[in-house]
Amino acid sequence: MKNYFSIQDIDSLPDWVSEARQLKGSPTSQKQLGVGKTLCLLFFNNSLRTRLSTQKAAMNLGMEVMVMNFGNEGWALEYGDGTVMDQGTSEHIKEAAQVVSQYCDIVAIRAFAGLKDKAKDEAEEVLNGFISYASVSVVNMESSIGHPLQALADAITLAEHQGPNRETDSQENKTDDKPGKSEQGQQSGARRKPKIVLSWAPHPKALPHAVANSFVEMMRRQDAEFVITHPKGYELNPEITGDVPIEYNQKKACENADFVYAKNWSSYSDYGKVLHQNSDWMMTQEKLGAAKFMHCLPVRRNVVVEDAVLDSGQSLVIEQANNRTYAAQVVLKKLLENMR
Ligand SMILES: NCCC[C@H](NC(=O)CCC(=O)O)C(=O)O
Ligand SMILES: NC(=O)OP(=O)(O)O
Repeated sequence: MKNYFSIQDIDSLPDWVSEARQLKGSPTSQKQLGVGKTLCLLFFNNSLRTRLSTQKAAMNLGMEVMVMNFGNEGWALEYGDGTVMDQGTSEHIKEAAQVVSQYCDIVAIRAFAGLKDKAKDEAEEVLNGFISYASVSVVNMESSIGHPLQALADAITLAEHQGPNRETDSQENKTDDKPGKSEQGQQSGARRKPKIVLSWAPHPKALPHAVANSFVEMMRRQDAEFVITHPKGYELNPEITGDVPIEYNQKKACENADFVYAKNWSSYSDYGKVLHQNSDWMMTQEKLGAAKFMHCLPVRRNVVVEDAVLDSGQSLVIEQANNRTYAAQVVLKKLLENMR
């Protein structure tokens, strides 16, 4: 693996999850691997978790880290080929990516969707620009269409809570320690597949599809009953959701769920638009039932999800954020091993 651009770069999700969990048990066991190597983090958008957890992961591996907020502090970059640069952009990605490559061994980049122009967002000009012109490995810290570090952390969290991907899945014949409250579907010793729901939630701003897209891509590689629920008009890119069932009734979708992952995204078909407020789609204790609650954070309290859920023992959001470190660490470890 040269770059970590999307969930498709993971060759074996169960292996990566298991490796991340080992690193979590002994975070500095590979401290020699990154000695003498530098990670450069470039942020075109805000961050709390990604910035700190990726630095922490690099430090656990013995790497040095440099961080730059490109959005406000870097030169405005040009991506077009052959552009006459007499307007607002000061530096071309061709120079910028080559220059950055001389200062580091891995460059990690956050560049959200603009949500104005679907074709431009889907071209992923920032990430793909760096991939084209950098001579070092590139890591996606949330691009227009994906957030694969988040989805890997979510896979780790699910595995820790008896979701799919737990290490015993392959030798499964157990009836004990099954997820959730329901025993439905429990047949002749086979463990019921966990039911996982990705639920759209309301939000005052138009938000990108990246988190939902990567979660869907990750879930399609899991042995689980996976359902997406959202109001009509919020269908994600059908090329990403494929044959995943969509249930437009949120309450029905959440029935007997083991995990409910809430997230807002703007419309994909009416690109980047907030269609309506849909405040009745907020996740509540009543809809959640006995399921565990997941969200990537940051989360708007009492808009996306009510306090009672976030403040209950059913919320996994703090653990998800913790697992960002080990998701990043397994990715950096694999890139470093590849350089040997
Ligand atoms: N990296 C995790 C989520 C980042 C972003 N959320 C946000 O921009 C929320 C901002 C706010 O609530 O004002 C998103 O949905 O892709
Ligand atoms: N979940 C996540 O990516 O958080 P930040 O946007 O704070 O990095």
